[in-house]
Amino acid sequence: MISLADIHVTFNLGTPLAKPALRGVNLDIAAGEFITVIGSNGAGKSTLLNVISGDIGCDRGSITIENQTVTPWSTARRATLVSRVFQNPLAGSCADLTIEENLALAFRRGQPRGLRPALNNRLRHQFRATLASLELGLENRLSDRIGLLSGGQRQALSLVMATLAPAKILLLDEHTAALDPKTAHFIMGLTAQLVAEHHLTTLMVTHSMRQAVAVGNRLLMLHEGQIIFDAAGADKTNLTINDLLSRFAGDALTDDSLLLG
Ligand SMILES: Nc1ncnc2c1ncn2[C@@H]1O[C@H](COP(=O)(O)OP(=O)(O)OP(=O)(O)O)[C@@H](O)[C@H]1O
Repeated sequence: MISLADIHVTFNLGTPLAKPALRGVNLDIAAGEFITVIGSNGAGKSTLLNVISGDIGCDRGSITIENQTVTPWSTARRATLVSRVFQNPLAGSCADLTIEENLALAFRRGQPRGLRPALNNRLRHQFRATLASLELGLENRLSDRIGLLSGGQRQALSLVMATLAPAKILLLDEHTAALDPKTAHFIMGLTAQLVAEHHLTTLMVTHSMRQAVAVGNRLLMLHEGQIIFDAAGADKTNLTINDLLSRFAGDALTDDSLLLG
């Protein structure tokens, strides 16, 4: 489904400020896998998502998605295959547009479009039904500006928007980190539901070891731009926080940014 071969990314390449962020990453991801990605600050987690989405190019290596070499493809072209939700609930939608306008833009992601999202009654009906399933009352607020919503409501909408167009890959970059625990729990439940419903192949960056161990069917640990641990299948199912701590204490897990909870 996704194949990364010998991916190298260096920021400020060729300058005294050169900073390697990914150093020879090789990764094969099967369709339908749900991978949690952990690692200390600066390990390269966001860069990994950015090279898959095309937001950052690589200095070396190649990226294949569904047997197509997408390495030279722009982010816009990859948007037909890849969608994303960010940590900041404000990042994935446009505050000055209404809920229905944001949904219409998301619905047409990856298609050529004019300046105005095309909205019609059929789409409105579909949006209302989708939003009703969230049970947040948003189906009655289609013409409200999205900037009026709470962080949790907005993140729920970002997830819905990410799954409206027929992308195959969902990239989640600490998408529950800015939310209170109850809202984070709701958003994780919604994530699992949408991933299953749309058969998405998912990578989720998290700083929570508990979340990384509990969610998904594969766990990657990055350290200094390399994958240093990759657990799938029964190894992932049986993995505990204590296993991770005993394997990596004093090395990749000394960082306070990795939370036990
Ligand atoms: N635009 C940039 N310019 C220069 N260096 C960068 C840039 N973006 C990231 N880096 C550096 O690349 C390395 C990897 O960064 P990345 O954001 O991928 O790490 P991360 O694992 O997501 O960290 P965090 O958990 O802190 O978000 C870090 O050393 C970071 O400082």
